[in-house]
Amino acid sequence: MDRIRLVGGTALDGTVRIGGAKNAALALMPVSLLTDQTVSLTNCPDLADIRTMAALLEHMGVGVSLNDATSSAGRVVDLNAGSLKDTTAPYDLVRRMRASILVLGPLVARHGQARVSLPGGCAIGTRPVDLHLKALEALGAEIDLREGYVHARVKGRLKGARFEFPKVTVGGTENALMAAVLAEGETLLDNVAREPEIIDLGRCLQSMGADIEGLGTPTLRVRGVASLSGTRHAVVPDRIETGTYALAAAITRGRLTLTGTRLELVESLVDHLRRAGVRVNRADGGLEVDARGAPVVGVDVITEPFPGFPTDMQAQWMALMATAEGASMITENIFENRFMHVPELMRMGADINIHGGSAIVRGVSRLSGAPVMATDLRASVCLVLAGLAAEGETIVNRVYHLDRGYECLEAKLAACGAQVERLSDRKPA
Ligand SMILES: CC(=O)N[C@H]1[C@@H](OP(=O)(O)OP(=O)(O)OC[C@H]2O[C@@H](n3ccc(=O)[nH]c3=O)[C@H](O)[C@@H]2O)O[C@H](CO)[C@@H](O)[C@@H]1O
Ligand SMILES: C=C(OP(=O)(O)O)C(=O)O
Repeated sequence: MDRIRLVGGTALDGTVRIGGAKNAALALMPVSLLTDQTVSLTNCPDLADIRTMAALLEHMGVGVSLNDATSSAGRVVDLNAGSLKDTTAPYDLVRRMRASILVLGPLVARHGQARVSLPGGCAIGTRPVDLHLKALEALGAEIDLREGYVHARVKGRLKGARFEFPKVTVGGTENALMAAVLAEGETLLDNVAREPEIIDLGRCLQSMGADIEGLGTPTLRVRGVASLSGTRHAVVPDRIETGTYALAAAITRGRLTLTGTRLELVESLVDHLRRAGVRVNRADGGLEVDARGAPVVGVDVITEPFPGFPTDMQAQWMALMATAEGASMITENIFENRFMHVPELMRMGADINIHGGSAIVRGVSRLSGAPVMATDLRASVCLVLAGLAAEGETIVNRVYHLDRGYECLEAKLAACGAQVERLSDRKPA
């Protein structure tokens, strides 16, 4: 298994190009199941999760072509579900990636049936999908759970309905929206997620002919249409990748220009960074993060649905706070088990105490390098950030987590001065 080796202590300086958002692309790829015409996604990131979604769709008979990122449109993925042969998402693919559940809504909306393996829990929490299923039931789908699978079916078309999510859910909103666009009549979805990835999904659906109002607000009004056309759509920039590199600049007390992204996508993080003493400004085609010469001070964080501070940035923020002046409290509100990085940060010399859903972090003057590993994507990248700032050598194990969400991580960091390399155990062919 590959590992990442870092020697910390270099202030990063340079430019990082931010890619398309993993979490947007994972919702946009299943959109192809809603039409028999081609859906082309530009600015698509080249990540393990994208290849897993491609494999899942191919298993169903969707034609998928992943084109290399040679054009100005970045990597382009063409998807065509004109000759679907299977409406099953098997356990072997779903267990590799929870976002596989996002095929459920489109399958039942256009094909009247779906059999999708239940994703189960994961390292960060139990992560039920009950609200995905309740929303689809409200639209008239008959749902049955058997042998670890969700069996969904509808006679004729789904029917527009009103559904209020008792809790904000990103995936639940995406599934309900993709189902509602082909339902008969009007659907009102209340208390929906407002993440940029939802807006991106909505815009893509609109470009295919869907009638959606309220994107970016807590209520979506959808008037169902009989069919949708193909489209060409650019995936929104990855706000979590943006935030992660912003924190790479901050934790090394360096300076990075982030291109291909937008400050609006990371406003809550930018607000926290500025309060911590880091300068963040708009730059041509992105933003500039400058922490040179500034003492970084402790700032509390509470994770919340967008536009609040993202749970997917919590671990990275903790790495920064571990090196800040003073104490800070980090409260995780979205997932019940998202502090798995804490013991590893402590092995690197961080001073952290957990009290229920909050962690008190007292900054230390210097972390020290160590062999570490994490059980999920953002926890892993938080250890990379810690390693960039630590004295001496850090080896981050289980790099496959990083490959789910960060394209060319070590190359992007190395180009800005980081001492980082991938150690591969694979023997050359
Ligand atoms: C592929 C993708 O886009 N993943 C993101 C998505 O995950 P995902 O869509 O799985 O996250 P949700 O927004 O659905 O989860 C939010 C909370 O709602 C709970 N819940 C969710 C659905 C449900 O049916 N019942 C229920 O109780 C979850 O357990 C969690 O506590 O949003 C999360 C929250 O911003 C991010 O951390 C993930 O990176
Ligand atoms: C939690 C994440 O992804 P997923 O929902 O696919 O597990 C993430 O991107 O941080």
